[in-house]
Amino acid sequence: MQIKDKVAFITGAAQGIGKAVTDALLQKGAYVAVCDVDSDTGEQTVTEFAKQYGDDRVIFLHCDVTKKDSIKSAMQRTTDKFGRLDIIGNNAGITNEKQYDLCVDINLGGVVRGTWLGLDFLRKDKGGNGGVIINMASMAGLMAVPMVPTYAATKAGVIGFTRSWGASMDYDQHQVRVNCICPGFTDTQMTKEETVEEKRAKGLLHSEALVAIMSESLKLSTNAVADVFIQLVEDDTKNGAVMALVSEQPVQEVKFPDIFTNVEK
Ligand SMILES: NC(=O)C1=CN([C@@H]2O[C@H](COP(=O)(O)OP(=O)(O)OC[C@H]3O[C@@H](n4cnc5c(N)ncnc54)[C@H](O)[C@@H]3O)[C@@H](O)[C@H]2O)C=CC1
Ligand SMILES: CCCCCC(=O)/C=C/[C@H]1C=CC(=O)[C@@H]1CCCCCCC(=O)O
Repeated sequence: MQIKDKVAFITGAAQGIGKAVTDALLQKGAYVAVCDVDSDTGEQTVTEFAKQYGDDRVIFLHCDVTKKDSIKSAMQRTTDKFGRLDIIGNNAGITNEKQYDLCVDINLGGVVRGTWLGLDFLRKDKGGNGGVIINMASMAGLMAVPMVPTYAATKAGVIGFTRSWGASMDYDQHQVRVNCICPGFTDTQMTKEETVEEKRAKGLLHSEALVAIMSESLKLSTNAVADVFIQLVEDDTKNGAVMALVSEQPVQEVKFPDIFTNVEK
């Protein structure tokens, strides 16, 4: 898909990876709705981008991905404002092993809701233009991560959900591609040493070792993750793709074994 003049809806876009994705889309000439529960930071981000790209290009919308009505009304306001919707980035996410139900509700529930509700706006067979949905998973969804088991499970869920949509038998009717990204540690608020230490002290993370591991890790830049997002929007051959990227290595599409090919019929 050519990004110029297309309309994007990005959750968790007030800061971090979502903010970098917004910047990359604006650079390519898109219109973007910056959606987040954090209105103060979200408004600041939009003011910053409006100065750079024009105030007709970007809006802030308060949106809580744990609530269907909130997502639906933010999507409606996006199409009312910009006249169409083409790209959805289900990016909002948290780490919180103490409130494991909230972690599931945001990280997996938010992606599931954002995809189903987004499809109603994008589907070609329901008056949309077709489009692309990109879900933010994590390397934690591809590995065993004993320090954050709930977080890892939510991200594995995002991968399964994305791959299943990518295998949709109705693609010709809806024409919506669904892909996901699995970044390793990325330089955002989520992986700041103070944030992680603070969370560990409150019992929100499962292990003390995490602080040490994260402070020693080489982190990806948010721009590196945003580049993969742009690649997935632009490359019309990608559907159900799971893109893994870790610091200092080229991005790789993860290939999964087809266990059924080895089963004796
Ligand atoms: N930072 C990292 O190392 C990695 C992050 N990720 C994933 O990338 C995504 C973005 O993470 P970061 O930018 O690092 O985090 P961040 O903490 O900097 O940003 C997350 C944003 O999500 C928003 N948010 C939280 N709950 C929300 C809700 N209910 N509704 C709407 N917005 C909500 C926050 O207000 C915040 O602006 C998350 O899904 C995260 O799991 C994946 C791999 C690595
Ligand atoms: C190795 C998994 C990479 C995870 C990338 C990611 O999503 C990071 C998120 C972290 C931010 C705060 C956390 O609690 C998150 C998960 C940390 C996973 C730690 C794994 C350490 C290891 O086993 O090497």
